[in-house]
Amino acid sequence: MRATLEAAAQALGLDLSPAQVDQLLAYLALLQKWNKVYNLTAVRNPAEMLTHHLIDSLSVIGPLLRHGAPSRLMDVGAGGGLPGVVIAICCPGTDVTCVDAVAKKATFIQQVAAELKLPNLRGVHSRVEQLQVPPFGVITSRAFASLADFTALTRQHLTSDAVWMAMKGQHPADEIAALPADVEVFHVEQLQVPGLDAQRCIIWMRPKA
Ligand SMILES: C[S@@+](CC[C@H](N)C(=O)[O-])C[C@H]1O[C@@H](n2cnc3c(N)ncnc32)[C@H](O)[C@@H]1O
Repeated sequence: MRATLEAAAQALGLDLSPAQVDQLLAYLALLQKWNKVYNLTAVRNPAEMLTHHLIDSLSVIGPLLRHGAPSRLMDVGAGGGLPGVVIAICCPGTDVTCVDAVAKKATFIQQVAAELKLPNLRGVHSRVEQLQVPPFGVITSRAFASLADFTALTRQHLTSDAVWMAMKGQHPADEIAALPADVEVFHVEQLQVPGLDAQRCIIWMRPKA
């Protein structure tokens, strides 16, 4: 597991410290341990969890750092913490709020924050559209909703210069076409996820002035 993760981080151009690799592996172990109780993910095979969840989420760190990691980031519909927990581990200067409508998932994130000693991570139980919190510089999602629903539900939580970052599989041309006129797609990045033979991309969006 460790060798695969380190090789993937290197292939993604990430300079992770041994402590960060430890935290990522400890997170994976917690995900496996609590999955049966909290029903966090349908993926049960440990090797698949590593590639399909952990390394898949790791692939957004480079793009996020190149954009400029914000001081506050929200991961909406975070579930078991993908990609929010991975971002909190890899970007210690960013406060990550993982929001989920299911209480046990938010509780799990709080547990991860405590066990991994991540002061920059928190789990919040709420429907995102009902949440009342200070705004965020970046809002991320993975397997959450269509681009139109994602942006509509979270727009109120953006700072004035903030952006949305949606993780998608193949290029979602139909979803982009269905976006309202006041949302601009300003960048689409194709991702190569080590160990995953599938299309992945990031859709960067911002409100149109
Ligand atoms: C398919 S899961 C994806 C979880 C995680 N991002 C991942 O990639 O494994 C979608 C999550 O969105 C949450 N969700 C759905 N609607 C929501 C809403 N309005 N506000 C907050 N969370 C919501 C669900 O509870 C669920 O955990």
